[in-house]
Amino acid sequence: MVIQKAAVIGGGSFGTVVANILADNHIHTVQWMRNDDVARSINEQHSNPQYLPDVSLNPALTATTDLLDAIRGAEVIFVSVPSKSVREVVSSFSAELTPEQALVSTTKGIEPDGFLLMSQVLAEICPDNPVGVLSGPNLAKEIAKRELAATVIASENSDLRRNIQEALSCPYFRVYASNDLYGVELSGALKNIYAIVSGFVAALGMGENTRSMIITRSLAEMSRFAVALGANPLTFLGLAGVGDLVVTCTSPLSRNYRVGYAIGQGKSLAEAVDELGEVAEGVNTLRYVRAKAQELSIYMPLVMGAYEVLFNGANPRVVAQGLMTGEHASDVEFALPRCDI
Ligand SMILES: NC(=O)C1=CN([C@@H]2O[C@H](COP(=O)(O)OP(=O)(O)OC[C@H]3O[C@@H](n4cnc5c(N)ncnc54)[C@H](O)[C@@H]3O)[C@@H](O)[C@H]2O)C=CC1
Ligand SMILES: O=C(CO)COP(=O)(O)O
Repeated sequence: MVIQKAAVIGGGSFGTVVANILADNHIHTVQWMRNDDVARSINEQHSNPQYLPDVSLNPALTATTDLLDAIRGAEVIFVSVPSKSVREVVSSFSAELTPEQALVSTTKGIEPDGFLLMSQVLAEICPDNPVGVLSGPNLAKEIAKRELAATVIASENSDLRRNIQEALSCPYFRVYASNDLYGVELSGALKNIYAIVSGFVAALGMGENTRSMIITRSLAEMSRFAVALGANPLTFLGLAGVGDLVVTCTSPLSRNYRVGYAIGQGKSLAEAVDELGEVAEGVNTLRYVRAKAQELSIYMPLVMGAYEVLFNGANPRVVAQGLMTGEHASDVEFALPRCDI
């Protein structure tokens, strides 16, 4: 099926980027947002000055504050609001959907009640609609400038996967397919925690070996958690896993990395989040994942250390040093299990 009309729910940086790619691909795209001024600016100036200043958007992209106008007749609806708002926003239009309208989440977060990922929230609210997840190393500010990037569309529905590959693929954006919705989505949420950790390690002036150690051990920790929750760890080797982990753990364009960096410089969590002024999903994800790890007795030293720094005011340098003195461990636990070292 060739998608004729798409809706994007959310007026922030990533929603605007997805809407702009669709418009570049000549798909009639309507982006919904709450803010009248931003909508007017997209329609009249072809820019979103609040989130993507200095970026020229495709003039064919239209924005609206009328939710029903946005979703009416759209074959696919991308949901791109922060995780804490997904349920409220999608519930406000779910009764208007017809069963063939597909929903694709771009949101990298977790709902604490029931530890639900966003596709699970969508499936709960809209049980008759096909659901997918878009996730990968996709810093909005780079894609907005049409720098080359790739992503993953994950869904159990092969028509949805193919339709989204068709709709979003263009000379600067390549879309790979996965049928592991849970693994793709879980890795997108988890990597935000490790981007915060990498941020404070960078602020402390630690070297490249340290950064490499943090990224690789983060992958080990994420995979351990994923396996305990029944996910396929092989998915973590793809763009939505390693790919997104590397970019958010190394780029100051990542908001999660920036929150970590500010804390490493001695700012409080509240100061770091205020200064950012955009969503850093990893802060809440850290709380929920720590609780889940404690509940299921999953060994996650980086998560536990990061929690102490963010929420209990522990000194990041002392916590980092403490991580060096844990029990002797296995490098790749799928090859040498922890119990066999
Ligand atoms: N910015 C990026 O590089 C990427 C972000 N993401 C994910 O996409 C999701 C959205 O992120 P961004 O667009 O970057 O966030 P953002 O902070 O740039 O914008 C969030 C937008 O959602 C709106 N919003 C918040 N609550 C709302 C509500 N109740 N009703 C209506 N609108 C509401 C805000 O007004 C704002 O326009 C996050 O989960 C993020 O992790 C995924 C890939 C890349
Ligand atoms: O998910 C992202 C890039 O893939 C964006 O990361 P931040 O939310 O940390 O900016």
